[in-house]
Amino acid sequence: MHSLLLLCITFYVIYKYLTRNFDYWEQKNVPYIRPKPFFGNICEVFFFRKQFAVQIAELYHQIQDRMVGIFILNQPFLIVKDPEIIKHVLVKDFDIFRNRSIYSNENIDSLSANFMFFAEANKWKILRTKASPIFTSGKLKNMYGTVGSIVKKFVNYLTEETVKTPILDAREVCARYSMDVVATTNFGVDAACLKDKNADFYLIGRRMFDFSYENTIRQAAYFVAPFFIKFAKLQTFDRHVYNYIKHLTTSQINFREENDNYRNGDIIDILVEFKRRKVINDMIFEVLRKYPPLSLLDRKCSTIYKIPNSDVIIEPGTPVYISVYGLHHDEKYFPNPEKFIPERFSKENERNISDYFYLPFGNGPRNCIGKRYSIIVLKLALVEILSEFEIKTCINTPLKIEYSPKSLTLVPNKNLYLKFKKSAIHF
Ligand code: HEM
Repeated sequence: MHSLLLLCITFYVIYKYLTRNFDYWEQKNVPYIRPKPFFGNICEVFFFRKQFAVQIAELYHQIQDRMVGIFILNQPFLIVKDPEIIKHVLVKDFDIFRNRSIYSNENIDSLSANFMFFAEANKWKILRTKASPIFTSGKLKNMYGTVGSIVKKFVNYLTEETVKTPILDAREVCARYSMDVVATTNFGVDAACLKDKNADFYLIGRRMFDFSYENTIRQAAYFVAPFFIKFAKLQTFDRHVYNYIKHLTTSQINFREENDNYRNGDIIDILVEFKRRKVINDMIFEVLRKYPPLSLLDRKCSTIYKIPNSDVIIEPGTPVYISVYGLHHDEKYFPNPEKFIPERFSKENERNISDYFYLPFGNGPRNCIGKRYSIIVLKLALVEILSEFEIKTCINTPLKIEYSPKSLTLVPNKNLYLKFKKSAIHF
């Protein structure tokens, strides 16, 4: 009898402890979604039933207001919805929101703490200043040659593969292409991901983004449960990935120091070609609208802050989310949001699109440093492939893309089979 009473009291104390913050948004007069004990508002994410950013987008749509209060475990998070507030968070009041809410600790994981994406404000400033010159127009132009030669290999690969079967998994072939580009332009090595099915670099990439339960829990904890990271001393990526990247980086630095004549070529003619085809631009922008790979932006407030044009005051340390997926699928900004309409981004329509609700690369001083580079890599590949192949859906193509609940970025949970046919006419 005594032990039952003790058990009940223990449960009650734990319950009280874990729900102690649940009146936080009510007290601040912020519209909020009632949380569930222990999980807050993201119960389905915990049971791997929903992708994290998609769940946040659903919470975004549940309340029609300028902001929504939610809870992750028992911690209050604020989703800001109004583009005017988003502008303040990302740009105007950047000094207050310089940090991401994602956890970063050099003692536990020096690799991720030194990644610009994760780095805390002081370290971030140094890293960003050092990296910015790499992405100037001139430097990017020098990369065209290198990327162009990988595109040629990509086309050859598709040609050889389509002789065997016309149906290919677009997700897999695109992953091989992008890994070859990353290996060559970032590390200066030919990783041969297109040539060799079992190339080391490809397998390591898969390991980083192939979501076992262990990987998912490790990476999700960086977002939502820093106490668990501290307690279990978890690193963002597993040890094998960490050692591989460290080795590749140091060996390449040594190689460059010994061979200072290493240079890239140029294929400006391809760029001239795609400039003429603005429609490819619009297609890329529309793909990034419907399927923004990083569908959630996060910032952490560093001081007492009054949300512009409201009476809401948030405290230092409050995590602030911007639901890119929610904004990109909001009827108010993109009518008929589930429909693929590249013309939304045409010259005549582009003035209707604001940088504060179309955010595939974020915005402000902490936006994506690789934005222009990624667009070049995408365009070069698309222009070449579309001029060589007709691509159609086939019986195995999923009608609707669903996302892996185990991935923090937006990743389809099924193979994307498409039918490739060599074009009779080349551009
Ligand atoms: C289509 C491809 C890509 C997309 C959609 C994308 C998207 C994003 C987004 C949404 C952010 C967060 C921005 C914010 O918080 O405001 C980000 C940050 C970042 N991205 Fe990308 N990215 C892409 C490719 C790349 C590539 C290829 C690189 C490297 C060359 C890169 C490097 C970074 C870095 C370093 C950050 C952190 C910037 C900082 O904290 O200052 N990204 N990216």
